[in-house]
Amino acid sequence: MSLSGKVGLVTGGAQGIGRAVVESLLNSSVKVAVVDLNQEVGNECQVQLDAKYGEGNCTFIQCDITDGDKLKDAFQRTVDLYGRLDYVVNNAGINNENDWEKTIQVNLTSVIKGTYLALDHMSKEHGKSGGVVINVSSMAAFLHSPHQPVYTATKHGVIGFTRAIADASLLGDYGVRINVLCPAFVNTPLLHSVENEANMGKFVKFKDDFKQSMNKFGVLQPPLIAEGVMRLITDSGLNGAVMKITCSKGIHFHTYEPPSA
Ligand SMILES: NC(=O)C1=CN([C@@H]2O[C@H](COP(=O)(O)OP(=O)(O)OC[C@H]3O[C@@H](n4cnc5c(N)ncnc54)[C@H](O)[C@@H]3O)[C@@H](O)[C@H]2O)C=CC1
Ligand SMILES: CCCCCC(=O)/C=C/C=C\C/C=C\C/C=C\CCCC(=O)O
Repeated sequence: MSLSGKVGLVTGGAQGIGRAVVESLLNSSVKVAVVDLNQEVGNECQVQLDAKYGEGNCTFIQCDITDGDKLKDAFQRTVDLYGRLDYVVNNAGINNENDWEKTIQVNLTSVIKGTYLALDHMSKEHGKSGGVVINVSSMAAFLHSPHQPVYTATKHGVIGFTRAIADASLLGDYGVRINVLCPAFVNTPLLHSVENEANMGKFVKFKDDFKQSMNKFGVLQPPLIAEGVMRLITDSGLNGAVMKITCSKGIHFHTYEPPSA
């Protein structure tokens, strides 16, 4: 399936999982907007990607996604620059149990806003040609840790929101498939912040529990997560899917029992 001519937007795309997703999209000839808070890492990312994929194929947009107006502008700039929008990956996330309200804003509220903005630009309801949204949750939504209670709550929230809005998209004939991705531990700067007391607050004392879990379940590399994202983009049968990626089972899907009366 050729993705050439399509346009993607990835939040938190300057490093870690987001950066791997951006590179997979560029490898598939998708033009990409890299939306990220970090100016320095974003500038570096732009230089490296221009050198590797050629100028004009991606653009770094500095943006704090918790600022609704700025996020809206980032979407508009992408469409103004590339003429359309087909894929949105709401990936940016933090783990700050000290400033837990910020964690909710970044990990959940901004994912909801990013999904609604994606629908504004892609839904058939608005005369657009459809697309795919991928919201990044975590295996933390299935295997909770005492080390990160609010982070865990946000990742549960992302799954619930995504499944419900995916049903709305199907029933409303929006032409947009909306799926959620739940990686286990991934080797990124975020994972290395596990011992950072400024972020983890009083829960830092439970870091050994977290580290034991990492040793038990292993640590994935970002390119495998990007492979999962590309599958969610290209498999036209997937809507409301909850993709899990773990060391033991690789890329697989969560199944829910149908509710009984
Ligand atoms: N690394 C891991 O073990 C796992 C990560 N995840 C999730 O994957 C996603 C990506 O995480 P990583 O790549 O590991 O993190 P990371 O910290 O390596 O990269 C996150 C990127 O998001 C950006 N960002 C943070 N706050 C932002 C804001 N307010 N506005 C715009 N950009 C912002 C950062 O500048 C950074 O470039 C997150 O949602 C995370 O919760 C899920 C499961 C496991
Ligand atoms: C500083 C904290 C960074 C948090 C990043 C994150 O999202 C961490 C996830 C935490 C837990 C992952 C949960 C479970 C581990 C993975 C797999 C269990 C399933 C068993 C298997 O199939 O291997």
